[in-house]
Amino acid sequence: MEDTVILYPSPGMGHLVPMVELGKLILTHNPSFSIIILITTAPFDTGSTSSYIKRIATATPSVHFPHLPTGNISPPFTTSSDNFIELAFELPRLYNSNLHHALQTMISQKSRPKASIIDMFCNSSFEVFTSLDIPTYYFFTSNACILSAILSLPKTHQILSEKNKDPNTSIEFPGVPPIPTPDLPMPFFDTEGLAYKSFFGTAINMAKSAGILTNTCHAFEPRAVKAISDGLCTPNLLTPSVYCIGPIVANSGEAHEHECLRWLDSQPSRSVVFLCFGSMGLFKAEQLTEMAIGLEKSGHRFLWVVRNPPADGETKSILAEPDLDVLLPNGFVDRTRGRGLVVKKWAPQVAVLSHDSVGGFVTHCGWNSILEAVSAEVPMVAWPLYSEQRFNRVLLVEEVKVALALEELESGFVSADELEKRVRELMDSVSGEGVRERVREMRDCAKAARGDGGSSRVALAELVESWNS
Ligand SMILES: O=c1ccn([C@@H]2O[C@H](COP(=O)(O)OP(=O)(O)O[C@H]3O[C@H](CO)[C@@H](O)[C@H](O)[C@H]3O)[C@@H](O)[C@H]2O)c(=O)[nH]1
Repeated sequence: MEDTVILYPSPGMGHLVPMVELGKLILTHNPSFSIIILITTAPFDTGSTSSYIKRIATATPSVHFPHLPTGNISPPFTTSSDNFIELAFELPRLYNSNLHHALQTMISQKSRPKASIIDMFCNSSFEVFTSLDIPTYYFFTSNACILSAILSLPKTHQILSEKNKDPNTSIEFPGVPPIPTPDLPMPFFDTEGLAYKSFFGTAINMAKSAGILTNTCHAFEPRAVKAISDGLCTPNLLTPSVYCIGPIVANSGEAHEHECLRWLDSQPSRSVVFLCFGSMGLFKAEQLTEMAIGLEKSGHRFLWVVRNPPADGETKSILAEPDLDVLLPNGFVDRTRGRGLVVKKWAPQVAVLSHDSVGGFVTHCGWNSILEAVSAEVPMVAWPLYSEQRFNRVLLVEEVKVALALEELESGFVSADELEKRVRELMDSVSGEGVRERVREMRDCAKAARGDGGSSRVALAELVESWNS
């Protein structure tokens, strides 16, 4: 009989990859475990997950990827970005009875699982796991500050409902810099909405869970971690155990042969600014034009990942090939040839950030992108787009101080002048020195946390050890 640990990720790349890496890390602490990663089929584009899964399954035989049967599941959603968070929370609910059946089969065939670790978006499965007496943990793939905000919802609900319509105020969460209301995650604006209610329910279950693993390290956000551990977020609930086990940084693609890496080889050290906006970041056509103008005027070398604009509010497949002649200003590619490279759809981001020629990163502030940049010692310009990214910008700029803020108009539009100014500021040897120095310090903290005797390594080792008995 094998000892198993069950992991239940949300299907998007930004959630799947860190969960898989977590499974691999658990194996380094106890190679006799078998890791089962439950895969669900999402009705939205999840990037190149199948080839990624195939690659990991071949390279790491102790990690298994059973697909939960879809049965008669038919999600009642379209894929517009507005209800994406609702969809992410609701999809696992549709799988609950199939999950229950699959777990019962596993339990009868093998020994009882040592633990299950579920993604925040899989909150609706919490009761399925606990009803079968499986110790259930959460893996929170973002930072401790936003975790503090979510855990605090039962406590802050009233204040949030009263203040979230006022754009000139801010909300206090334990251990977090004051968050201006416009920077709250979108669901926090509608306290009657399904997405908000899902976060609220998640906070309640997280407090009851066996613990919360977060992809951060203590040194990045000591105040938030302490506030959660001291029970300040959950005054009328149990205080959950928090395990900071990050930063977990993984390479999600087969990078080595990508043309952009060869191009980077020919650029001077730390001279290139990289622009890339996560697994779902899309811009309208007018914004792409403005970005091109700003980059050209900045005079700096750049590597820019460009995708098609969204079609009429729908999140169009990022796999569709963009036509650069139509999307970018006339002659842009020719005029910037040599000092700029546009990559269509997807670049091997981890490899790019780790390349010596890259000296700056314009990012949408997804947490994995931030950790990847910090680990590669690359300072950032923060251009948040969706999800909790505006909140992350406050953390990056005000608390950790590894990024410069980009000012957008109320509509979210960023002018060419603003992008030009921030790219110059970031890449300039004098004005960019503050964030560069700080990112160096944070890189060292991250390395120490994951190294021998480091806080993140010890936290995970102790947790895995506790499952051995
Ligand atoms: O061209 C690309 C674009 C993305 N990536 C990778 O895709 C991942 C993207 O992850 P992340 O930066 O976290 O962004 P999202 O995919 O948008 O992640 C979701 O999940 C994160 C973790 O919970 C949240 O912080 C984000 O706001 C949420 O949108 C990273 O590993 C990138 O390296 C590439 O390799 N190439």
